[in-house]
Amino acid sequence: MADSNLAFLSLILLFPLSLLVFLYVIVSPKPVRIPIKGRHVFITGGSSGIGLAMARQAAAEGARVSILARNRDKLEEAKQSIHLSTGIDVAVFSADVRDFAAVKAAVEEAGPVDVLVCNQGVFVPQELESQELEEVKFMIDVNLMGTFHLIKAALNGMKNRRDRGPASIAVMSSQAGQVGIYGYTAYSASKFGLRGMAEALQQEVIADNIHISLIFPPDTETPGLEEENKKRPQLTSIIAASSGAMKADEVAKKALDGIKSGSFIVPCNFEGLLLSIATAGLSPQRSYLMAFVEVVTAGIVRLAGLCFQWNWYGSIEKWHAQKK
Ligand SMILES: NC(=O)C1=CN([C@@H]2O[C@H](COP(=O)(O)OP(=O)(O)OC[C@H]3O[C@@H](n4cnc5c(N)ncnc54)[C@H](OP(=O)(O)O)[C@@H]3O)[C@@H](O)[C@H]2O)C=CC1
Ligand SMILES: CCCCCCCCCCCCCCCC(=O)[C@@H](N)CO
Repeated sequence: MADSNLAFLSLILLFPLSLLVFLYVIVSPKPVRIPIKGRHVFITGGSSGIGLAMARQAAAEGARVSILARNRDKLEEAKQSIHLSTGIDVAVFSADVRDFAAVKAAVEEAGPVDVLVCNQGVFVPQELESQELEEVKFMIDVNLMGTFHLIKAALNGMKNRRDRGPASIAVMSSQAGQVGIYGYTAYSASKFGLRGMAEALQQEVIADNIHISLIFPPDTETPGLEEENKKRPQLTSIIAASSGAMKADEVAKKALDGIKSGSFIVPCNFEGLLLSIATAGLSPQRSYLMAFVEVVTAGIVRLAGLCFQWNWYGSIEKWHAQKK
C-alpha cells in the first residue's frame, strides 16, 4: 500500500519536474539582463504620458536619456520637469517619426543607442465605417511605419556600439495589439503589425546581442488617453474596461523592468498576464518558469478567453438592442 502511494506520488511529481527540466534546457533565446545605468536610452514620445514617465525613471536610474517628439514646447517642458524631479538633464530632439530623414538626423546627433524605446503612438478610436482613411493611414504611419523608421535609423549604430554589452529595442504595443477591440480596427492593426515585426527582427539581431521587448499596457492615464476619451465609442470603453486602468508611472516601471530582464513579451497587469499566456503563439520565451506556466495553463486560459468573448459579444448585442 505504502509502496503504491509512493509510486503514485513520484509519478505526479515526476511529470512536472521533468517538464521543468526539459523547458529549462530548451527555452531559447536564453535569459539576458540589460543594464541601463550609464547607458544611452533613447525614448520616442518621451514628452508625454508613458514615455515621459519612462524617461524620468531611466534618468533617475543613471541612464543617459534622449527623448524625441514633434512639439518643441512640450519637449522643453518635459526636460524641465525631469530636471526638477531628478536633477538630471535629458537631451531633446524634435522630429516627426513619419519623416525618415528627420529621424535619422536626430538619432545620429544623439549618438549610438543602447536601449531604443519606440513608444510614440497615436490612437483615434472609431468604427471603421465612419473613420476616414486618412485617419487609418495616420495611425499606421505613426505607430507602425514610424517604428520601422526609428529602427532603421538606429540599428547600424546599435550594432557598432562600443561597450558590446546587451542592447535592447523596446516597442510599445497595447493590449489592443493582443486582441482586436471594437473601435480599434486601425489602431489594433498598427499594434498587431508591431508584433510581427518584433518576432522576425529578434531572429535577425540576436547575433548582435540585441534583444527585443514588446510592451502591452492596458488603458493608462495619460494626456493621450484623456484626448481619446472625448471621442471613444461607448463599446470601446465597455470592452477595454475588462482590463483595469493603470497610471503612467506604473506602466513605465513595468516596461523598464521588462526591458532590463530581457523579456520578449512584457505584460503590465494581471489581465495582461492572462492575455500574454492566451496569445503566446510562437513568440520567444526566455523564462523556463513562464514557459511552464504557459504550457500547463494553455487550455484553461483559452477557456477564460472564450468567456471574455462571450461577455463582449453580449455587450455588443445589448448595445444594438438598446439603440433600436
Ligand atoms: N494611454 C493608453 O491608454 C495606452 C497607450 N499605449 C501606447 O503607449 C504609447 C504612449 O501613449 P501615451 O503615453 O498615452 O501617449 P501621449 O499621447 O500621452 O503621448 C504621445 C507621445 O508621442 C509623441 N508623438 C506622437 N506622434 C508623434 C510623431 N508623429 N512623431 C514623433 N512623436 C510623436 C507625442 O509628442 P508630440 O505630439 O509632440 O509629437 C508624445 O510625446 C503609444 O504608443 C500608445 O499607443 C498603449 C496602451 C494604452
Ligand atoms: C484570457 C483572458 C484575457 C483577459 C483580459 C482581456 C482584457 C482585454 C482588454 C483590452 C483592453 C485594450 C485597451 C487598449 C488601450 C489602448 O491602447 C488605448 N487606450 C489607446 O492607447
